Amino acid sequence: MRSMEDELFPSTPGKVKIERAHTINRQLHRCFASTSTMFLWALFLIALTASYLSFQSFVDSSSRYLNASWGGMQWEKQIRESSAASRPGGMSVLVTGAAGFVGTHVSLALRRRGDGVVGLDNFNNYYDPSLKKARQAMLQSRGVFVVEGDINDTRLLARLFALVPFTHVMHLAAQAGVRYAIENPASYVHSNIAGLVTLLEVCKSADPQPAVVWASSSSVYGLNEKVPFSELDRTDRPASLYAATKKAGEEITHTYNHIYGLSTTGLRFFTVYGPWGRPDMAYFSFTRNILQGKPITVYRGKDRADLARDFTYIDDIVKGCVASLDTAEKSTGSGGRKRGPAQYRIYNLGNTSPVTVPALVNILERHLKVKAKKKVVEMPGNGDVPFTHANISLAQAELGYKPTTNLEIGLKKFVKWYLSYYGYKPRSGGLAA
Ligand SMILES: O=C(O)[C@H]1O[C@H](OP(=O)(O)OP(=O)(O)OC[C@H]2O[C@@H](n3ccc(=O)[nH]c3=O)[C@H](O)[C@@H]2O)[C@H](O)[C@@H](O)[C@@H]1O
Repeated sequence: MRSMEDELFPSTPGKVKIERAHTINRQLHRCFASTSTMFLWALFLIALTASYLSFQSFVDSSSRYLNASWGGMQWEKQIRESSAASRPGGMSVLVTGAAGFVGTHVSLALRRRGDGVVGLDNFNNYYDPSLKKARQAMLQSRGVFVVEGDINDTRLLARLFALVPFTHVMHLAAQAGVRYAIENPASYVHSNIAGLVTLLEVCKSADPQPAVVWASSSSVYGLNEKVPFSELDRTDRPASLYAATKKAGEEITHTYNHIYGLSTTGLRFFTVYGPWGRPDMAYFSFTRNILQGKPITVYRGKDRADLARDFTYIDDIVKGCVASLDTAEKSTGSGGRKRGPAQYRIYNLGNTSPVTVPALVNILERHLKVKAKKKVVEMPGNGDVPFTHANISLAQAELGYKPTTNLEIGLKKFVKWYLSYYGYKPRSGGLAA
């Protein structure tokens, strides 16, 4: 049986076996001596660990600096050049999501007329990043530099604003897609909520504060059945998490407008399509599948009703975006303090003529000269709404917005781009890759 003494002074490696004949004082002395040795060892180990950790963090931070996709003199030079307007009184615009579909087109349009544009994009892999890289290359060739980075990166955003006094921010970076929110809800919170707040925090602190124009979505109308959808209709019944984050964006921008005097304009886009579009959207994936001889799934609503969308052509959307930037009033805050009330606007940017999904497929079949293999299924309950239809009278009155491209013409242009981008050649009796 182990004695109390054994318990107090166990026989462990590094410790001599206690000679029972020694007095308790002697034992205590030894114990104390060995404790101080241990203490010294512990100190030594702590010092060693600390110096290792600080060396590691030095290596980390230097390699982060060396490998960072942003930073450095050349990078700063590109930003300064890209942000410089080439027309008198031109704007200097930070376009987030610049390698995205709408972002690319808006950046090009601004650059073409002589505004300064700096793009920002995180090149995530929600869809094929090579398409984003191709858009970036096209932008670069037209004088628009796209920074690789995330809107959640406060340091990067602060650096950009330190380099350039942006007059406007065109905020198009987002996690898009209605149905993907079921699979990856966190990505919507990350980009559409956290990213938006990070960006607005930097904008409100910037001096001068930029005016912000950003992409909301027609999906905020959710279960609204009153047609056409007007900006005054209810938007408190979203049908998807995506829609909920876009609606939250409208509330969040209102808060920054109210507290900090940020001029903000939210644009509710209605199913935007066109060349350089998004591969996750129906018109794009249908085209791909039809050409590859694969089946397409066409959703159908309650009572076998066809689903319909107010498909809006990209060039019309670009005009709405540019007009919003042109009519945006200056923010009224400075150094994070509001000086007076600032502009807060929300507009529908749609086409005002909904088309059913089967009609969309018919148009594609005609332009592609290939019959689709259709699988018609009940619309899954994953966030879709049965139809959208925009009332655009407000945008018409205040922005001069007037869409001019119908789905027939718009899809013809899309198909032409698709065939050339993916290398299809016309052949008698069809197309070949
Ligand atoms: O305007 C908007 O608010 C939204 O428009 C699109 O969302 P959505 O209208 O759902 O566009 P698609 O995914 O291209 O779907 C268009 C229609 O095709 C249908 N569809 C989609 C996919 C499919 O495989 N089959 C199918 O029938 C959908 O149910 C829908 O009725 C975009 O994906 C959103 O990012 C955007 O915010």
